[in-house]
Amino acid sequence: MFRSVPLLSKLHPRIGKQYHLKNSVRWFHVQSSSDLVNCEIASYSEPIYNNCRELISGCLSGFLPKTYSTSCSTLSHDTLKDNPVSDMLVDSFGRLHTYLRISLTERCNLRCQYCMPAEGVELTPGPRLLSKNEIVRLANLFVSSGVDKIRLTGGEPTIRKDIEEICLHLSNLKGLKTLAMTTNGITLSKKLLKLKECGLSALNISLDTLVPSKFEFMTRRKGHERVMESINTAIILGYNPVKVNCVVMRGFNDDEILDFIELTRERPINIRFIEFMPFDGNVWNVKKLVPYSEMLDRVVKEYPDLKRLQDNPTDTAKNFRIEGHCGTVSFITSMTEHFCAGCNRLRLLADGNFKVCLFGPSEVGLRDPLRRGADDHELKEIIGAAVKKKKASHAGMYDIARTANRPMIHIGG
Ligand SMILES: Nc1nc2c(ncn2[C@@H]2O[C@H](COP(=O)(O)OP(=O)(O)OP(=O)(O)O)[C@@H](O)[C@H]2O)c(=O)[nH]1
Ligand SMILES: C[S@@+](CC[C@H](N)C(=O)[O-])C[C@H]1O[C@@H](n2cnc3c(N)ncnc32)[C@H](O)[C@@H]1O
Ligand code: SF4
Ligand code: SF4
Repeated sequence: MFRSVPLLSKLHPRIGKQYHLKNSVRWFHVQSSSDLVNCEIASYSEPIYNNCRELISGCLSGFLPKTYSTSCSTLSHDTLKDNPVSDMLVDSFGRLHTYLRISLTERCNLRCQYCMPAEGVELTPGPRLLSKNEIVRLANLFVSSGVDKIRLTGGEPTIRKDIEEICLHLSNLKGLKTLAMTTNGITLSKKLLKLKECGLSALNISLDTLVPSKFEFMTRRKGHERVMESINTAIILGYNPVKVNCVVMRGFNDDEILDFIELTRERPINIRFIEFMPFDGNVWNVKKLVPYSEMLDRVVKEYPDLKRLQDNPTDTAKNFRIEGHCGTVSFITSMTEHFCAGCNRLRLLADGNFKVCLFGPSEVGLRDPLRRGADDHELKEIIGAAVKKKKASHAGMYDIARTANRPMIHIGG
């Protein structure tokens, strides 16, 4: 691994910056990890990508230290679209929003401390939540406009009674390539076979500790064994990788990072260590946040052959592999090294509000226009106007912690 502080600081002003290249790509940006500099290009075409390599080298010449490698990537060919991306999904920075996260419910069968207050959150009355048909109608509008990935989240998506029907309808939308779910895994193992048959194609399961008593403390409920069972069921049913989301909090589970990594030795698990993020009611404190750099140092000490993988430009995660391990290791660094330049995500909440950024407090309502009989054109106008107002990045962890947002359980991650 190469490390050179003076050279890194020379490069620093360009890290995370976004560059526009006229008529060629929408953007590229420079990211740095301790051993790799990535120039990420959002382009759907090979010739454009090849031209850009030269342009980018020109932009960066004199800034890249010799000991660092550069690598450029196009969006993979399987992301070539059936439905062209409509202007409604393009923001003022040229980012294409092809990934919709739908929160199916504000309710949950756990009470995780980092997600919600002990006393619970205010719940939207049932009639003001989106019905199955309304969800499908809105999802169809997004998919026909260019969205090709939908993630179901919550609250806990699996507690929704019509979850199977919702999956079936969404997976049949023409142009949708991935129907994913993020779940706490409490009731998943019983439902997963049916969900898979209904088109659920990718699965992220949340688990923050391998110690049952700590699980009970963090989630304020029992159920560790059931989550472990769900992870195993997902592997048996062929989900590959099964992504395991682990929010790392100092003094709670930061001593388990290496134990989690051991899960990847024999199993097709992608363990994702997530920096603790501030949301209303989760008593966020910077002292509880374990920064990416610290997690990485700890992992590298134990696994010196940890190798950075080529990330997709729109990934939330920085991805690594360890020689000989079947699974992989990732870090979601929202707080210390945000990935907003590659953001392709939009959010539909259970009450029908539409949110363009996880940390942006602004929302627009789609439910009421929908119920008033708005046609697709009118709904697209509302959505497009919100997307165009999306900011380049979040405001930084201290500002976020001070700004009123929703509790995480309402947003769904
Ligand atoms: N800052 C930020 N964090 C996000 C965003 N999307 C997801 N996350 C966080 O990433 C963590 C994992 O979220 P998941 O629900 O598994 O979604 P994902 O990371 O998009 O999953 P993949 O589609 O498998 O890459 C959670 O802590 C989310 O809050 C985003 O757009 N911005
Ligand atoms: C809000 S949950 C909803 C889906 C489902 N109930 C679950 O827990 O997987 C979505 C993801 O957000 C993560 N999350 C919740 N609160 C967080 C926080 N404060 N910081 C970082 N990630 C958080 C959870 O660990 C989970 O992986
Ligand atoms: S993180 Fe998921 S499981 Fe935990 S309380 Fe929030 S919604 Fe429920
Ligand atoms: S913080 Fe907002 S802009 Fe940044 S990646 Fe997340 S949703 Fe996108």
